[in-house]
Amino acid sequence: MLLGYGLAALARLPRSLWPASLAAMSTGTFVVSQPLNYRGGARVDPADSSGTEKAFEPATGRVIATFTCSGEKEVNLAVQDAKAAFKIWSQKSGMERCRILLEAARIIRERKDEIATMETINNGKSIFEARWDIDTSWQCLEYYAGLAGSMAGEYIQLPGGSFGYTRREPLGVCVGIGAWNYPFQIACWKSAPALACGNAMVFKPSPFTPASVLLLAEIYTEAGVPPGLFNVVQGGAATGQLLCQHPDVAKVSFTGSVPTGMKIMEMAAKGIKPVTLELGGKSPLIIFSDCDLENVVKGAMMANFLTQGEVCCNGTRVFVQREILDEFTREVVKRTQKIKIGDPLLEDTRMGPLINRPHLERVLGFVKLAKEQGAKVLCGGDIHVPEDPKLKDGYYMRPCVLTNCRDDMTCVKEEIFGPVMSILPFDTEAEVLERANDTSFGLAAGVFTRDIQRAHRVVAKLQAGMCFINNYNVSPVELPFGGYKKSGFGRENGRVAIEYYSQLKTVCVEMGDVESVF
Ligand SMILES: NC(=O)c1ccc[n+]([C@@H]2O[C@H](COP(=O)([O-])OP(=O)(O)OC[C@H]3O[C@@H](n4cnc5c(N)ncnc54)[C@H](O)[C@@H]3O)[C@@H](O)[C@H]2O)c1
Ligand SMILES: C[N+](C)(C)CCCC=O
Repeated sequence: MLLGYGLAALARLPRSLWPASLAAMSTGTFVVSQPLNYRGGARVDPADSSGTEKAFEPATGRVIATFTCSGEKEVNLAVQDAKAAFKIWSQKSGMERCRILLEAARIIRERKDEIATMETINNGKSIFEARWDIDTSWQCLEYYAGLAGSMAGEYIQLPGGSFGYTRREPLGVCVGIGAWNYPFQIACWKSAPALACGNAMVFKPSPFTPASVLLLAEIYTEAGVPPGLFNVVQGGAATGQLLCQHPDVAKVSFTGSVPTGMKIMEMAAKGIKPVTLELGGKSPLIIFSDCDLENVVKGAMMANFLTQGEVCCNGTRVFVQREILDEFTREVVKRTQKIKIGDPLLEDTRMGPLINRPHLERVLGFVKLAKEQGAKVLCGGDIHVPEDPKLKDGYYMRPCVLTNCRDDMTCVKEEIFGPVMSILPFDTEAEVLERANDTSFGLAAGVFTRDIQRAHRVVAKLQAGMCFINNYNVSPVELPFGGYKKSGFGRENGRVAIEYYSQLKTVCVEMGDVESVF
């Protein structure tokens, strides 16, 4: 009954000011009791149904919501509503949009604890991390608010006093489809540039994490966007397909797996709709022997164990130059064993449960197969049962470090999307570059070395859209993020994202007489 569910004013206060009973909100208590669709500036029950889904609290295995998946009628209502709001919003000046987005960013900042708590309850990531996600969310809104007022075209002088100019115009109703690992952040990374450019958006979160995006929808309304500008529909593949195939949808921005990305692209192709695809990865982290070992161990942990390892850009193929292999391995295992696993709402927890039981079993299956293929488990890779009895049905595992890995093993080739690091020794720069690039993915890559020339030389040759030097998995919203190869195309964040949410109109102006060949 907290968290924007009727106690919005209270929930806007910092947690330290909440009454004791609410401040003590703990794992195992939260249920969603209000509609999870959003249309016309309010929560609504969907007009029709294409089935129902259950959302869980991964920490306890409890059902927190049973909800209706939107069918054709509801999807159409959401799109038509967005279309009407687009007419108003697209006519506003950049500065008017800027002010509203800044206000939304301010409210997110103010409600950070509340949003992070919901993210933790529904996703399982630690509250510590969830707060970081909410920071990159409001920062994204602030960033695009800043750009909204400066979107402009070019003036081009032509012969005889004639001239041309370009206008950057919005696309119309954009669809956002999200994954479950960063539910609120994904919704912000898509909607902020979309809205800044003058578009409307219909967003569909993953059915595993349907709840937190409703807070964003309410915040946009409170900040002053026209009703209908940001709508939410719920459901899985069937609802997603209805959105992608809708004739009034101008663009689809998708975050998810490669196989689903292919389907999205096929559907969009039929309507000649542009797509942004933020897909999976199997990124390399390359550690040269001249690195700062303390930083490199911290970097490798950041590259593998955030959000229980359920991170698209994780550097899970850890290539270590042979001279420091033993020292690195010893230290990384020692620190991995110390990660505090358990109730994700506790302040000192650093690893919560995985998203659901089937996914936990899938990840454990990867570890089992790795052993069968000859890898050695140095730590973890098995189920963790927390002492707290209320967590006994949660989806916990101990983070895993694998050695004796070869490039042809399944654990090295496929995206596991769980806390499993594979260590691979190498000898030379040329060798590691070839091995690092030998994958159909290309989302991210990392290099640790004190030799700055080598760092840039190596990064220039890595086939990855997001490269880190001497750090990993930091995400300043000013920097574009997105993949090469099968990890997708288009970019989120940074100035360039504007190009993916707008279209260029060229206007050619004749100042003289028409010269006709007829
Ligand atoms: N590159 C990135 O920025 C990024 C970020 C987060 C996650 N990911 C990737 O996402 C994957 C994990 O997320 P997931 O399991 O939710 O992915 P998924 O592909 O199963 O689902 C993603 C979304 O697509 C929807 N969907 C499924 N089938 C659909 C269809 N046929 N038509 C339209 N929509 C459909 C789902 O309901 C969900 O909302 C991993 O591969 C991960 O690497 C990438
Ligand atoms: C915020 N990170 C850690 C860069 C993750 C971005 C989204 C990938 O799943």
